[in-house]
Amino acid sequence: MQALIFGTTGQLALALARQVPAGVTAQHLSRAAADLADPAACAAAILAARPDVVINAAAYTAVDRAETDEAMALRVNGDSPAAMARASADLGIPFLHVSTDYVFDGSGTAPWQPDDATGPLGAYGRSKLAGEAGIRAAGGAHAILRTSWVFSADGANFVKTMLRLSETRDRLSVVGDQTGGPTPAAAIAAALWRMAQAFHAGQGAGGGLTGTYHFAGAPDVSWAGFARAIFAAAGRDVEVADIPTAAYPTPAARPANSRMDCTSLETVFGIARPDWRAGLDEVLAALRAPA
Ligand SMILES: NC(=O)C1=CN([C@@H]2O[C@H](COP(=O)(O)OP(=O)(O)OC[C@H]3O[C@@H](n4cnc5c(N)ncnc54)[C@H](OP(=O)(O)O)[C@@H]3O)[C@@H](O)[C@H]2O)C=CC1
Ligand SMILES: Cc1cn([C@H]2C[C@H](O)[C@@H](COP(=O)(O)OP(=O)(O)O[C@H]3O[C@@H](C)C(=O)[C@@H](O)[C@H]3O)O2)c(=O)[nH]c1=O
Ligand SMILES: [Mg+2]
Repeated sequence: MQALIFGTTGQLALALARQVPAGVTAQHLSRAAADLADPAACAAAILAARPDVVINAAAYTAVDRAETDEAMALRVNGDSPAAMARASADLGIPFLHVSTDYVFDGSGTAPWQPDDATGPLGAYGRSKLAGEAGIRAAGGAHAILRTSWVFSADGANFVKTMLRLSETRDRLSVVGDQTGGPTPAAAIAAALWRMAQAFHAGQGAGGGLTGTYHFAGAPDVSWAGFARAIFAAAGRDVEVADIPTAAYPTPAARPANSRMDCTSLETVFGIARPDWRAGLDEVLAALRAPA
């Protein structure tokens, strides 16, 4: 199986590269090779490579910056994934894509189901939702995997932000009224490889695998609770005070309820929610290891 992957430097792209399964060849496209600001270039890259499966691990992920850069976020997260999905459909190959809890409005406390009504609170969420719609409209075999609160030893994420702040602070205020599932990038990569192989094995014939799925680490926790777990696991003596969202103003509003029901991914692909506490220990160990 030949996989074409958009993204080289991001958390998920790096995790995918580290876990290429036996019997799979993976070609990664950098921003220089295929800029997601250019949908036609992304489609052309797929048509030229003629892979067996496409995985999109690239995205505009700067949630607050997107508020004042929405046109670019829409091109990268909306138009390009749609163009990739159309090119994949033309080739008759599956397109695997990653979306976000930020497509939901965060109301209530029940875990979101994949077919629940969406209602993004900000530009990033709107741009990711546009990508989802464009992929479905392309009409080909696809999976949209919504995940949340991704962390790894690479790049920028909440775990690394907390560890950095702990260098200079012994007390932090963190929002305690936004709840979701922190998800290790390595677990998302493992899930995507398994899904790619299931599609390639023809289990998707007749459209049986195509759809929108949720995948988030368990147990659900607030950002403040996650911060406390990070400091406990890292052995840092930082006191975390729970604050309401209103006390931590940001350009983009974030959902209060990001809980996601991940049942259908387990039913269809046999992939269960990973325990983020184990993933956190692995990431902290990787950060401690000499480079
Ligand atoms: N991070 C998170 O907390 C969450 C992420 N997601 C989704 O998961 C997926 C993977 O995210 P993650 O790995 O964390 O993201 P990162 O922010 O770690 O990486 C983003 C990647 O996208 C690439 N990229 C950005 N803009 C462009 C562009 N114009 N052209 C080509 N490449 C571009 C970056 O490349 P470069 O290095 O060149 O900038 C980088 O490789 C995304 O779809 C994201 O929306 C979903 C939920 C939570
Ligand atoms: C640094 C910091 C953040 N916060 C809050 C702000 C916010 O509500 C929450 C998380 O902040 P961050 O900016 O790290 O998280 P954010 O960039 O919003 O993370 C999101 O990224 C996108 C790409 C997604 O798809 C989402 O699933 C989610 O992971 O923590 C504090 O309360 N105190 C702090 O000291
Ligand atoms: Mg951020």
